[in-house]
Amino acid sequence: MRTQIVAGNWKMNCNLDESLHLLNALKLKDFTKAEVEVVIAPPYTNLYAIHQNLSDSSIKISSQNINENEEGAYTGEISPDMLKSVGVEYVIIGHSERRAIYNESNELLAEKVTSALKHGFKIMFCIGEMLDQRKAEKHFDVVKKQLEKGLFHLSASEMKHVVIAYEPVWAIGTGETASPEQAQDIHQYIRQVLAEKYNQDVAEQTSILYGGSVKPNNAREIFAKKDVDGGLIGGASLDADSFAEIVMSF
Ligand SMILES: O=C[C@H](O)COP(=O)(O)O
Repeated sequence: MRTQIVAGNWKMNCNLDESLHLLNALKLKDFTKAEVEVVIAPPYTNLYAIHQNLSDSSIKISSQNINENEEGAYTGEISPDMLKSVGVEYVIIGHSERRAIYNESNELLAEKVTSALKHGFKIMFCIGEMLDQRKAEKHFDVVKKQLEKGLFHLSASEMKHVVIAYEPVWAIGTGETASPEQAQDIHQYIRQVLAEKYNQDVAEQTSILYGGSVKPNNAREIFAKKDVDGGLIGGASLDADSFAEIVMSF
């Protein structure tokens, strides 16, 4: 059985006080019924305090990015070891905002994946097409290429540490969501590509999350699809009630 995951990507939102306030509100929620792994990805500056304040909560912590190097003269960057030292368990790699705004290439992302694995992180690897690519019906090719270039240097056993997040760029922060059928189609395709590259076990065991304007009013329908194993939530993860409602949509 695949792990079902709902992850909240706080992006560049929430200062320290706001982060702790949001965490405290989340800690009051009872996620135990949902049988879902709940992950939050606060900004770097708040990771340590969040970890210190998790107490006995089952919520797991992710970073939103990672640097591929060990240490040294990389001004402004955060190393894998630094993330480990503040209790980070997951790392998000290849978010479309990193790809588009910071020009992170498939090749760089592949290096980040290798480095993250070496340091024992679980990886949420993001893929997804732009609107023009979807209109040109190239979305299947686009995600396949992103997988091949960014992830498929891993062995089948290394894939156990990877979660894939499919996020159509045209649905991120736009209020426009892929229909549950569109999400199912491409998730099924991603699983097929995993089976072709690795084997049926890897395909069946890899969790594939959907991201892009998931809200309390559409989560249930999307999560009900066979190949959708959870969500990577942006805007709605900044409100504890909305995020909890999404988690409980399973
Ligand atoms: O990482 C999360 C995704 O970018 C989705 O963001 P959103 O829920 O605000 O559309």
